Amino acid sequence: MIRKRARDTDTLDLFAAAVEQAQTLCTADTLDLLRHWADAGVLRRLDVALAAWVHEQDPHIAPCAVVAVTLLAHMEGRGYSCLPLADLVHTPNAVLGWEAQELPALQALWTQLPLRLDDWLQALQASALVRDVGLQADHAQPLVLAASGTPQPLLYLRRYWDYERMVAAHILQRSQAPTVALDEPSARQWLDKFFPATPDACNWQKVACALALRGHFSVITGGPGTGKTYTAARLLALLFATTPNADQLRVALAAPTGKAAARLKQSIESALQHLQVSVGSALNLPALVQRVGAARTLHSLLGARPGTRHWGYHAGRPLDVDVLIVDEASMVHLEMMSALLEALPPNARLILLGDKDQLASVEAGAVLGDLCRDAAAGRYGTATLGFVERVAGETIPQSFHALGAAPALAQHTVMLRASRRFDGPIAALAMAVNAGDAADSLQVLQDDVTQHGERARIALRQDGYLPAVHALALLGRGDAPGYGAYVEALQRWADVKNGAEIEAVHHRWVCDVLQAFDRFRLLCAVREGAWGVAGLNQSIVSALRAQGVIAPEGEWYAGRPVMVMRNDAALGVFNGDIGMALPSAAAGNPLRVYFLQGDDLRSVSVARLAHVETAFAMTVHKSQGSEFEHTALVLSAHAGGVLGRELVYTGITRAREHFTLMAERPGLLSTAIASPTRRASGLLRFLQGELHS
Ligand SMILES: Nc1ncnc2c1ncn2[C@@H]1O[C@H](COP(=O)(O)OP(=O)(O)OP(=O)(O)O)[C@@H](O)[C@H]1O
Repeated sequence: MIRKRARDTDTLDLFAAAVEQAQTLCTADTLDLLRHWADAGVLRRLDVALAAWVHEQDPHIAPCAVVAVTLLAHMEGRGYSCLPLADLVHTPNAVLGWEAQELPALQALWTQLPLRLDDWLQALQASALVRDVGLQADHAQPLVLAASGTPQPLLYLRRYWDYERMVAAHILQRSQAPTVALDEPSARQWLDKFFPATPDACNWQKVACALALRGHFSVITGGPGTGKTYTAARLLALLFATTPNADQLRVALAAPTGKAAARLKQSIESALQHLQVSVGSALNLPALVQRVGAARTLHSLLGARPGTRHWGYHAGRPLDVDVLIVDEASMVHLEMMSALLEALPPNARLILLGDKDQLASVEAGAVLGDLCRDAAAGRYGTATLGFVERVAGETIPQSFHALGAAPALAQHTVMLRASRRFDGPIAALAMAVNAGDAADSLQVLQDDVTQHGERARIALRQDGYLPAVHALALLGRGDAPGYGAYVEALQRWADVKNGAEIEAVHHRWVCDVLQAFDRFRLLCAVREGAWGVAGLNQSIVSALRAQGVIAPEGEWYAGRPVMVMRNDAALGVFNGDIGMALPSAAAGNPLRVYFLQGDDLRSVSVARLAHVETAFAMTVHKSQGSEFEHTALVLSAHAGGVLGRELVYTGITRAREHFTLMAERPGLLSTAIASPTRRASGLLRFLQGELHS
């Protein structure tokens, strides 16, 4: 979102002038007013450009329709797939979430617009650019009005309407399709072998595998360490054991980022290796490992064509897979999910893994969150309960049974509830944040400090003292590392260079620097400002330069950590990959950027990497799919609507051993926890049959 955070007096004047001009509002005045708002940074220029185009195409369009279109584009930029018109008309700022100084101008505009929702609907319906789905035929109108006869009508940009109805249609088709023929006694035998009996009331991992065996669509959600990958590996082994002609099975693994995809493949392969020990020769798991394709980003799997909205694979040229596992599905946006579902052959199985409570992608849509809205409640129907009992030998507790009709999607969704890896105060804090309980979250933070002092695993500092953030990054706190180990490893270069066998030790040294760097990370809510990514990167570079650790002269210097911002299949680097510029072992030691892939190193010449950013600090968004021994989450006081519960939860769950929260002022954490992100979308209403095409 392009939006000025700190408003100056000039800008306020600009607002006042614009509002005055709007006394007798016609569409041209409205557009002028919206342009002023774009000048002030409240709207994107793109938002107003769309409104101007709409006015050009339909000079008679009413002012309120122009406002609705502008704000639709604006909210699309903030992740909405559609605009909830009733909420906008009655409580505009509950939708927009603008800052206090922007409200008088908004209120002034609202006094000039119709009070009644019906008048807004009529204004939209009167334009030939808008298709009211219930009333008009489809002539590829650029705007779509859905559910206008209900209390909650939705306005869409045509593109998002298409994506959303496509995603819903595919998911409904997959979740309502007849179940796959399954040799139930054999499935039961294998499930019992892979999941030995536990004292738990219900083994959700086993339930997830059983349900996934009988359908073409499965969602497995759960917090960090709940065993999503562990379960997916067993599911693959089960499919291998129970599918006829399993030696022909084509399995693909994918994730939104290269790093997450590589991690998925590594975890699945290691889980299958462990499993081989318990199944012995009964199943040829190495043959299964061979059938698992390379870990791919979704972009690469679908054959994204850079600079276009076209994909190499689609309904006319489907993917060549029988089973596709997608990890970190919370990061898959609406357009990508639509492309994925279009490209997947109807008989292929799709298994989505992800944490429903994590931040959604920057782009519009929160597909996993929408699909998992009921995941905690279960809502399993009689047929599912009976199947699980027969095939998994598990009894799903009554509190997870459907009360009325069992929703089709719920029968394909399982939430894993017990974490195996994530415990102690970090898990307690994540749970309190997720539950929206600010008082409990602060108590958890306080308790750990009271009990363990310096050695606390979690800590909070909210006095706005920026040097404390810098000190934390350079020195760490107690047992929680900062970038100290990275600095030490980097400084060993002199020994490596001057040693007798540079070739032999260089590889180890590069791995050491990368691994040391990966122990700690500063995560920010925003990019701009001293408490954002840009400011913190700059101050850490300055501090390290002052200490003589790095010597930046131009863009590149030894020790510069970078994040790749764009996929480049030719170079084999993907959006979100983290690398480090270091001297190579070749003559003259030219700088190369090294990437750690498992225990292997890949390197690219610095000259070839165009789209990168320094990565001492990164946004929480970009950190998804990664974990660090110590994660510090930095909350800027100028993060506005970005500061939400999911952001804090995602930041906390990136921490393996230690977590520190640094806030620019007290109260930011509580405000964020109290603000769950609500992205308007019609996906659930499509799935529930409330919206039609
Ligand atoms: N049923 C189980 N029995 C024993 N160990 C388990 C079980 N389930 C998971 N684990 C172990 O717990 C750890 C976390 O599991 P896994 O990595 O599958 O979780 P995840 O939900 O995929 O985590 P993430 O959110 O990081 O992707 C792994 O070491 C895994 O081997």
